[in-house]
Amino acid sequence: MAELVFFSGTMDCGKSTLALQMDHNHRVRGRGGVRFSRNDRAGESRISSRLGLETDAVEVVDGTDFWEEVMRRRTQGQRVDYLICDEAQFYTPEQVEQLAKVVDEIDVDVFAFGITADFRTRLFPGSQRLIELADRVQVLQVEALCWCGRRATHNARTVDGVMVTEGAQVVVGDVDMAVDGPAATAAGHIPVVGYETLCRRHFMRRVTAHGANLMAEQDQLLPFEVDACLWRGTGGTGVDA
Ligand SMILES: Nc1ncnc2c1ncn2[C@@H]1O[C@H](COP(=O)(O)OP(=O)(O)O)[C@@H](O)[C@H]1O
Ligand SMILES: Cc1cn([C@H]2C[C@H](O)[C@@H](COP(=O)(O)O)O2)c(=O)[nH]c1=O
Repeated sequence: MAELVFFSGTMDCGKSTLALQMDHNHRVRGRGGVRFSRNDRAGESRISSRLGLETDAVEVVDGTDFWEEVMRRRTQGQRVDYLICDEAQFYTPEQVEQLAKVVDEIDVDVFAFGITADFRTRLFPGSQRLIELADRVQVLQVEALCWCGRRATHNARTVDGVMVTEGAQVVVGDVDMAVDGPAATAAGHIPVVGYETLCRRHFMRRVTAHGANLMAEQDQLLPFEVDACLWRGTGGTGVDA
């Protein structure tokens, strides 16, 4: 019996890698599938993994109707046993309902991959509908980590290296895009949007790796600065006035 499965996790936990692996495993056993994605970092009509694998896919747009996509292919004699749906957080709730219909009415397996929540910890509408409708929601085994070593559970957005909590829900981007603050002040500078996976504690406290490094540097400077102040306070003699 066909299934609608939502493979979920933070950014950078291996979802696209798994999507490509599952496609491969089903294909080599003679099953026919169609790969879909939306807004992949590598560009339109692509599924790309940070492990270096990349392949073509059908780009999902607002007007995509999954029921029609499958019906058209089957009418043309193409075998469709399963769908790979990457970046599924960007699909509309209606499209997720079409995916459920494809599973229930014509026995096509649907393997969807995506992050659940945005940089404000709010569910993406597509992910919310997947959680509501999926036969199974499977959290990926590989854990992305916070800079502190804990399991990362949240996706933080940074602009020029500074964590933000306001902005458009959808901004395509990558992890490891942190930029030091001073660049933001340069004339004509285009802000660099990046993402960083954090544990809840550090997400709530808004402490990114960059912020943690700065704090660590300040901690190291503090005794020196205190010493320097004391030294200045003595008129440079080192003896209290
Ligand atoms: N150089 C590397 N060597 C080994 N594994 C890597 C390397 N770069 C990335 N990865 C793995 O790839 C994962 C990201 O895979 P990807 O499919 O792009 O993630 P997602 O689609 O969830 O954002 C990382 O969690 C890490 O395990
Ligand atoms: C948190 C968050 C992420 N995005 C974008 C950034 C990336 O392009 C994708 C996630 O891709 P990945 O393969 O899981 O790394 O989503 C966004 O648009 N808005 C957000 O809040």
